[in-house]
Amino acid sequence: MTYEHVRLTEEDGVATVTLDRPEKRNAIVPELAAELDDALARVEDRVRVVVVEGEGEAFCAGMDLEKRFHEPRKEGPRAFYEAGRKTGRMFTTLYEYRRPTVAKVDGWTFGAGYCLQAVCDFAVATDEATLGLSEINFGIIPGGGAMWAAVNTMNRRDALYYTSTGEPFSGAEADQMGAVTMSVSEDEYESAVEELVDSLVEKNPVALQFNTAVLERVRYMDFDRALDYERGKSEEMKYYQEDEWVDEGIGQFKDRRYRPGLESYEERSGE
Ligand SMILES: CC(C)(COP(=O)(O)OP(=O)(O)OC[C@H]1O[C@@H](n2cnc3c(N)ncnc32)[C@H](O)[C@@H]1OP(=O)(O)O)[C@@H](O)C(=O)NCCC(=O)NCCSC(=O)/C=C/c1ccc(O)cc1
Repeated sequence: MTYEHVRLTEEDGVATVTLDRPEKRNAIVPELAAELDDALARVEDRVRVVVVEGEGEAFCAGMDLEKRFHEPRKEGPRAFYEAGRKTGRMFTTLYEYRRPTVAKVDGWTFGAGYCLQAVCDFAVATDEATLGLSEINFGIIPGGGAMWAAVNTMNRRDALYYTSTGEPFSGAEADQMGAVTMSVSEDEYESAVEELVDSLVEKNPVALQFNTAVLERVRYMDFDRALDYERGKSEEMKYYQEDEWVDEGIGQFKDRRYRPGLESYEERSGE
């Protein structure tokens, strides 16, 4: 597949997928969604971290209001449904992705764009970024995952407030609410992303994959079930990583080569 609305680059085990429709503030059309999905699938097995960013003034201004809603509406229910299906798949892909994903939230981030950053594992914003759940401003509720994104990144009061008023908020405010991982000034932005990515790259990739998947599951379990589930999943993880954790992770501590409270062990093989 050749890409028209997305750019994919790879360097030192880190893939960067750039939404590249700046003239439309990176609004999501079916082609962009399909390309993003394809790019993610292409690199999933061979990189250690994926960064998702937007070209120009926006991270992502949400669904393309004309091409996702207005035009399919004229064509009828079937076309409307298909537009939703085609543009929605990439959210599931990102949510279930086996590598850590980092959204760079710089500029406009609305509706489906908000959802896009929320389904990434981490979101680094600039203090000046503008985010919002603007659906109510044109008469609907957040859908297609955006309501889920609101309640899973904000507390109930904030989610109700911002989905009911459609009021935009800054990256700094998003950070205060815990809606993004962190927000920093423009000056510190690139180095903050780099630092986070570097720290993820040096972790055991099997452990990282299980960490996210297990965390998402146990959030909805009571303690007894979570204990069982965590035990089982931990054993599965150890099997897949061929006990590297005990040989190297604990072994290097035993040899006093590092302090695990403060840093990572050195990997056995550059997987
Ligand atoms: C503040 C913006 C982002 C930027 O303002 P600006 O920098 O002054 O730029 P412009 O407004 O001039 O926009 C530049 C170009 O980008 C286009 N654009 C800019 N956002 C867009 C855009 N979301 N679409 C389609 N063209 C755009 C805009 O039309 C224009 O096109 P053109 O006139 O050809 O230059 C402004 O464009 C704006 O408010 N955009 C709409 C943002 C918004 O409300 N997004 C939420 C969309 S709703 C959503 O994502 C999903 C909801 C959903 C709900 C239910 C479901 O079941 C599933 C999904």
